Amino acid sequence: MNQARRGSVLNFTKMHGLGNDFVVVDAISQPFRLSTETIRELGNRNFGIGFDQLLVVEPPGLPDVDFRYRIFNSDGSEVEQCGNGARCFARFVRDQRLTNKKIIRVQTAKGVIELRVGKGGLITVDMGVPEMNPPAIPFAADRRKEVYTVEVAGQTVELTALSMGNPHGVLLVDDVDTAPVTELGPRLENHPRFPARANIGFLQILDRSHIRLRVFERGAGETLACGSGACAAVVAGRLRGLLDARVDVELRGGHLVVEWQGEGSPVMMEGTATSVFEGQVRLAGEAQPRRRKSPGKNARQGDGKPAQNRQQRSRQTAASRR
Ligand SMILES: N[C@H](CCC[C@H](N)C(=O)O)C(=O)O
Repeated sequence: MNQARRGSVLNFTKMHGLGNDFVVVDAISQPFRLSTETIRELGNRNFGIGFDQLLVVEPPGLPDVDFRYRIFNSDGSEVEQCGNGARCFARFVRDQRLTNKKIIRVQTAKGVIELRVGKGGLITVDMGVPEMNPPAIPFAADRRKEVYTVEVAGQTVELTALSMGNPHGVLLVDDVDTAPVTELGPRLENHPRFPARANIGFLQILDRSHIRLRVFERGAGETLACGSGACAAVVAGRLRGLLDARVDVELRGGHLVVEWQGEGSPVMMEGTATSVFEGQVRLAGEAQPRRRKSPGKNARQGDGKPAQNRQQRSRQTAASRR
């Protein structure tokens, strides 16, 4: 990847999948290399642009693959999989005329996934085959079980652990609205039995083909939706014999349809992808003007330091920002 000169301007597109929001960067036609610290700054909803994840589009690194895409949580950690991000990725590369294909193969840190652009803005993602063997999740356990008991916050909880390319723990709850997401989410995200941390799903089963779900995401906190979390929840429900193959998943930001035929099969996820606005951000390190201009010209962070990044949003649609 080319090194973006400090103080240079980065073009980006703000997108979301059911309110799980992303900054998407084309690193094919512009130089891009950001430090973890700069990614964190850009992800900050007060001092930066704000996002749950940053998605970076790169040229393919493998034959018979169209693109490579890298995924960074707002805490700066790079991860293997992002379901909502994959749909936004497919919309982005077509909107930006980087491809006109309707079936797009993309390499992630997890492997290669296939995206299909359908009618009415619906995009289907083959999220790959879920992995339940503890070492591959990774999850500390002496053998594979459908339900593990985990000691956390002075209590014993039951969860299903699996990988969708990224690690997930899924708990059954009676009602997502009263689920202990803020109490248990961060503690389980960082639990020692998840050595790479984990995304924690709180699953309410309405019937065999309808569920409600909230997800406390690794490296981002609770999001309005988590695509890989929706897939993990359906797999967990199926492993427990509680769900049919095709499930409507109601998340706080909207609905996904997830289908899994069972062990050894890939999980298919279908949903929308929304583009909100395009913008430019001037990366840290630009020469700050010496004399004070009007406040808008030389925004200052709360600690009195010159703002690290100034952004000029070139166009904002009517969609309200979360
Ligand atoms: N927080 C996740 C990455 C983003 C996943 C989520 N946004 C999705 O739609 O799958 C992780 O650290 O594995």
